[in-house]
Amino acid sequence: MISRNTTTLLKRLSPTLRIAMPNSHLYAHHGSPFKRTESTQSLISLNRNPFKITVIGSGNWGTTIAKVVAENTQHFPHLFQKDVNMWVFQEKIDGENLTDIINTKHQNVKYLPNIDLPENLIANPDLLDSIKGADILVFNVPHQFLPKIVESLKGQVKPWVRAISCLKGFEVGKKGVQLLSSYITDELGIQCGALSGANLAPEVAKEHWSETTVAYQLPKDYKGEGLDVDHKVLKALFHRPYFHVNVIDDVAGISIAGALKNVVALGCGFVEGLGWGNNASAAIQRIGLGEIIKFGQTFFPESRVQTYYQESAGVADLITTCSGGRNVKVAKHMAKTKKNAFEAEKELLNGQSAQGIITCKEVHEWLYTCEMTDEFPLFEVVYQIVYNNFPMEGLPEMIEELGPIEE
Ligand SMILES: NC(=O)C1=CN([C@@H]2O[C@H](COP(=O)(O)OP(=O)(O)OC[C@H]3O[C@@H](n4cnc5c(N)ncnc54)[C@H](O)[C@@H]3O)[C@@H](O)[C@H]2O)C=CC1
Ligand SMILES: O=C(CO)COP(=O)(O)O
Repeated sequence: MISRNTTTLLKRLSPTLRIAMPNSHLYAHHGSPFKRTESTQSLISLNRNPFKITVIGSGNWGTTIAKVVAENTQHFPHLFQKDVNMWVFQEKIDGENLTDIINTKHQNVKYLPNIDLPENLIANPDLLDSIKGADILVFNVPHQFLPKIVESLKGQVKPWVRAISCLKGFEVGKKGVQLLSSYITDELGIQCGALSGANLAPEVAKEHWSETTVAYQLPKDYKGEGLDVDHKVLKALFHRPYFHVNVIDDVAGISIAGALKNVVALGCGFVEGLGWGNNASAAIQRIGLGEIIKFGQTFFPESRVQTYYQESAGVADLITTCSGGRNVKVAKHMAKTKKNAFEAEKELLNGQSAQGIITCKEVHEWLYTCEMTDEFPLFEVVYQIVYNNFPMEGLPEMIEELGPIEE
């Protein structure tokens, strides 16, 4: 039996699906066949000026998210100021500033080639100028560059500004292991949530359907609906017909999942590069998921186990990264060529970053401090392979030796 709602939906969608299904970007702008919930965006009314957005970062994901945001600011002029600033770490491409290329050709030819960007996305090489008047900061840089950026922003950001971190990684320092959103909050004194999901940037940039999770907790100084950033505003900012957003509270859960799946992906790349096939890769992902959940429960007890399997950030992100992400590619290349991680990253990624290389070191340092490296054998063996030339072929024995994951 097909319900009346389903029949109506099928009738509504069938012409679109028949014509457009092979090439998803064609239907992306004509209503969404994947809509899970009714749109609430048009119902939001603001009792303040529309929010001004700045995206800090312009790499592969930084530029993609800036594109998403700039499309939505065009779409919701009652909520957002149309022009979106994107801070670009300046570099020359054939003698020309990357910012000038982005602002005239409307493509990021180095980090997101062949993708047209909205004309209301303005590249700016001056960090402080780019955040002038911004109400919402979207952080999106490889996480090794975050401390320097945050240092430059200290004292320059008003306390009522809100932020979302799209970064995948941790900050390990004096305060132990920290979520990057908490690090931003602590350093800049602003509320910060996170966006994380099964989101290979090139696919999102081509407007192929995917899901993501945004997590945000209302701050103590929340000004109220229509006056401040909340879940509805964030859904309006990030949701697109091809990029489906679910907004939740569990910032820790989605951040841990996003950071640690990059370490697991290196493990998958090693076994794939050794030619061990799908069973070995699945084994790494199973063990990895267990360690991700255990890490969360041990060090961030506020994170929810359900997040890992109910949200795009979690198992889905693990699967997509281990199938086609940069970390898996770099690790495969290491296995095949015997190059080290940094050489492989440089050779393959044209300036992009495989964040698992740094994250596995940060995780090792933290676990070592806690005398818990043995309890996370996969994370530890990945670190040993990357930094101490431990032979990849010894990976199964090392995992076995360090012991099974405790219940
Ligand atoms: N690319 C992807 O598919 C996805 C990436 N992410 C996460 O998003 C974050 C950002 O990644 P991407 O945008 O892909 O970056 P990327 O890997 O493309 O890195 C290149 C960016 O780093 C910048 N950069 C280089 N040196 C710098 C310096 N000294 N200071 C500041 N910036 C510098 C470059 O200008 C460029 O914008 C990472 O944490 C990543 O894990 C999350 C989801 C998907
Ligand atoms: O985070 C990602 C997909 O969600 C991207 O993974 P990689 O950095 O391994 O490409």
